[in-house]
Amino acid sequence: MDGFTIWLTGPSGSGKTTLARALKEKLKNKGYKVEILDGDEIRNTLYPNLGFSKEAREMHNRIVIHLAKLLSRNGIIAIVSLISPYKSIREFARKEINNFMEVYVYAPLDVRIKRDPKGLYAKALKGEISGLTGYDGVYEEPDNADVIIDTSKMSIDEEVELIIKKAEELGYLG
Ligand SMILES: Nc1ncnc2c1ncn2[C@@H]1O[C@H](COP(=O)(O)OS(=O)(=O)O)[C@@H](OP(=O)(O)O)[C@H]1O
Ligand SMILES: Nc1ncnc2c1ncn2[C@@H]1O[C@H](COP(=O)(O)OP(=O)(O)O)[C@@H](O)[C@H]1O
Repeated sequence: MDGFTIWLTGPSGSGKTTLARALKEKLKNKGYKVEILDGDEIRNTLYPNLGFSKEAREMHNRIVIHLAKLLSRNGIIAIVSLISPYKSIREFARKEINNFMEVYVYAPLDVRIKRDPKGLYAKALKGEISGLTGYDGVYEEPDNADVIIDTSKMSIDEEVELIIKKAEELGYLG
């Protein structure tokens, strides 16, 4: 089987990491080889002091695109969990990676602030950090995502099913 890339984009706290893990579990149980490429994890492993300027994010996102391309052309399903706030970079990912689907992982700001899994919104609200994506940092919403998921309205199981159904429709899963 050819591999493919499931590109999860969305602001902090929208549910990318949670969804990536649930998708991995489901696909592995179906017998597929799966890797998660998580933005936060790659940053912490390779370049913990990179920061969040536009240039830094673009460079980092290009590295993830390259990794996803290598994995998916070798029969592996790459699940990318990456804020990837810029449309141009996500369009570049679609061009670079043969079998590609973009999933917009959305949740309204008030829900993200309530969830605040890493305490970043609390810090942003207190003015301790700035440039938090989706708060006072840029997030360019996708306008041609293959799937849009509102994680404040759906269960994790429903989200996983929707993505798998779309992957089947696109011919990536048998
Ligand atoms: N200013 C600012 N903006 C956005 N995110 C911030 C920031 N500072 C720290 N963090 C933490 O870094 C994680 C984002 O990493 P990514 O590699 O996914 O982001 S990006 O694609 O380079 O924009 C992100 O992870 P998630 O919360 O899982 O999205 C945050 O935990
Ligand atoms: N339907 C859902 N889908 C995804 N996450 C959800 C959902 N409902 C509640 N959550 C919670 O929202 C939070 C999302 O955090 P996380 O997955 O780390 O987001 P991100 O990786 O986008 O920053 C988690 O605490 C998760 O348990």
